[in-house]
Amino acid sequence: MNEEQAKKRVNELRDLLNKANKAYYQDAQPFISDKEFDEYLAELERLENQYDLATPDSPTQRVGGEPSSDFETVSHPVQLLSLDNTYNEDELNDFDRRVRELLGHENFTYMVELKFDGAAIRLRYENGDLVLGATRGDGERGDDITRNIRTIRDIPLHLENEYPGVAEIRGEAYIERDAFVRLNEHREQQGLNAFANPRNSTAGSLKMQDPREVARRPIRFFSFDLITDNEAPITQYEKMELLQEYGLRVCQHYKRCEEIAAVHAQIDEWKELRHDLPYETDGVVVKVNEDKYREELGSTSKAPRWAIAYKFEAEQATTVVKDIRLQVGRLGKITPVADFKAVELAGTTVKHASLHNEDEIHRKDIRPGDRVVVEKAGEIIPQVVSVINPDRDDRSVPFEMPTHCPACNEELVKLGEDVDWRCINPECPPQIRQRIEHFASRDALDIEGLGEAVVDQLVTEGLIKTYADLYELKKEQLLPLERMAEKSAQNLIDAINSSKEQPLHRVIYALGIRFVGKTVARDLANGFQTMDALMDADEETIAEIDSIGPKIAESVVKFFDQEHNRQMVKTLREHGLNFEMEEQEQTSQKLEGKKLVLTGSLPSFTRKEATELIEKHGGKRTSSVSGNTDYLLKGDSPGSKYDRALELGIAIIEEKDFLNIIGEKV
Ligand SMILES: NC(=O)c1ccc[n+]([C@@H]2O[C@H](COP(=O)([O-])OP(=O)(O)OC[C@H]3O[C@@H](n4cnc5c(N)ncnc54)[C@H](O)[C@@H]3O)[C@@H](O)[C@H]2O)c1
Ligand SMILES: [Zn+2]
Repeated sequence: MNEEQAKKRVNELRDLLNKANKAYYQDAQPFISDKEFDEYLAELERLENQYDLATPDSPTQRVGGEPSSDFETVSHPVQLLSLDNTYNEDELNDFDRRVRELLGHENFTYMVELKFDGAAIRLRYENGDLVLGATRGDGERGDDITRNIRTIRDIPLHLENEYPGVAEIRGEAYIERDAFVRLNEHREQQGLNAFANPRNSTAGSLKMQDPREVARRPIRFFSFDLITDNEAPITQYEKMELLQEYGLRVCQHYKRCEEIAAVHAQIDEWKELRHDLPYETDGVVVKVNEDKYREELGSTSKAPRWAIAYKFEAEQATTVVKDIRLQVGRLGKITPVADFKAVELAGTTVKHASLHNEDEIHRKDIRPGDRVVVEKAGEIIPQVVSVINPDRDDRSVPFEMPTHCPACNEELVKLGEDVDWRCINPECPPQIRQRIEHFASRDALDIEGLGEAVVDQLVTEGLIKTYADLYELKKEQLLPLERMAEKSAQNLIDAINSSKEQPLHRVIYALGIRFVGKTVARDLANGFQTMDALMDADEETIAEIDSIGPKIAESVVKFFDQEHNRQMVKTLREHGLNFEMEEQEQTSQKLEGKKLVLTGSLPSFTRKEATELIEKHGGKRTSSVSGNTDYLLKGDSPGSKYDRALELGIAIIEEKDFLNIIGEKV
């Protein structure tokens, strides 16, 4: 590359990166993946250095983002910087070497913290009172979002203990994965657009104009930096302790490391463990621990020289949309799905993603043939983030929603304010199949051997039309089916028969009533005690049950109003399914309010059975060990959760202790 070409490329890259910054920070609508962004940025930096082309306004020199016009702008007395980052271990060693060379000794230590994937926030406390909450913006000026910040429960309005006169605190606002999924479900039920990922939902929530709305969003906050008018130089470690003393929430997963080898070990551990955390992390941050050495090392215009972010494999990728097809749900909801050229995304191969609904496709203007950014929202669900280069000329035509069901050709309808199209034909084959699959699923009647393939054959062969027909099946009818031998046929018949023993709440759940999930089904069973009482209840009575709103009540009544549903329920009764609450469903209070974490395999229970036992006695099973954990239930070959529990002094129990506590036998 000659100088001329380098200049051209530098301009191209700057233009692209500036656009990407705007899309990412202002519009929360990135059009390239983080990894690609970081690669382009690294390329730009290389060229600028090699050809001496750096300018102060280059994206390599500036913190991305800008204050918005919707809020008052505040200046930050001490800049909020970005972090240099790397995806690679050698570069981490380079960082370590640089620090040692610049300081000229090795008397420093490192702090390793998780890198939370949310929004950077600055807080200011004067005489212990919260006086300001602001976004990072361009690092020098951000948005004053104090009113919104005050609604976040992890952020105290007053500091505790012996706080300094002025305290500047930095941290990350974020939304937990579960809460994110619920938030999106809630939005979808209300017909609003789903957020692409927890980070976007946090950034979006913080910029809402009505603080009451913000208060309803499950925003959490971790503090990780403290600047005070107190001169004494301290360490990051001490800062974390002080923050907690002042009443701020600090993530407990921080670790002091004497040398870079220990940092690598931490990284290896978090690469795996982070998936068990309730929130998203995109890496770890490695910081020189001591303030006095930080001062010596200083910063560039963009990032401190005393810290680096080690980023984990990006959870985004790009691929090409091959086709957009319609999927018919169990309740007739039509979901457009994009089929991709297979792409690796955070450890799995992704071939398709839900596009949610017609509006969503038009908003993102996704068309077959487009190259798109995909990512995993909440590390679970693949999603199309956006189309790359939407202005190119050779695109296919915009997506047009078909008017008829792809499976049964019934005309699609929209109910009320619903954003989704539906097929309301009760005989629509995919709906029939899915209702039966749902009926037999693990959390419903748990009929082993009745998976997708078998149900498909049973329906195609005309052996069953509804789940109630299952109980009429004879072994002889099963034998001709594919991969069905004498033994498997008998097993299936036995499994269908023993499903009659399942408790009432599972039967209610199995019916497949809209909005009636596992928890609601349990509440309905507890509230009404019998199927008959539930069937005869009106909306008002149903809505009297705590936790059940008018929407669910309406849906239950509607279900039992329909003749074909009543008929099915009648058949189920004739076959002897449980229509009354059983004694043993009553829960004990022995684990009331207790949080248990499981590790390793238990001698007599599967994880699912153990979870059910815990819940039956009023406890809750959580996935990761924290200060709030009451018991760690330890089985054979326990994982790292065991070490963590030891470290935190959590009570560790084995299966026999557990059974003692709840007063049950194997
Ligand atoms: N896809 C795109 O188009 C696009 C565009 C712009 C930026 N980006 C992504 O964003 C990155 C740059 O964003 P950035 O400047 O906000 O940097 P960053 O998010 O990579 O790192 C800096 C931020 O990390 C946060 N952080 C989280 N945990 C922390 C901890 N324990 N200690 C200290 N800080 C912690 C801080 O809020 C800080 O502002 C890029 O590297 C890129 O991956 C992507
Ligand atoms: Zn249909």
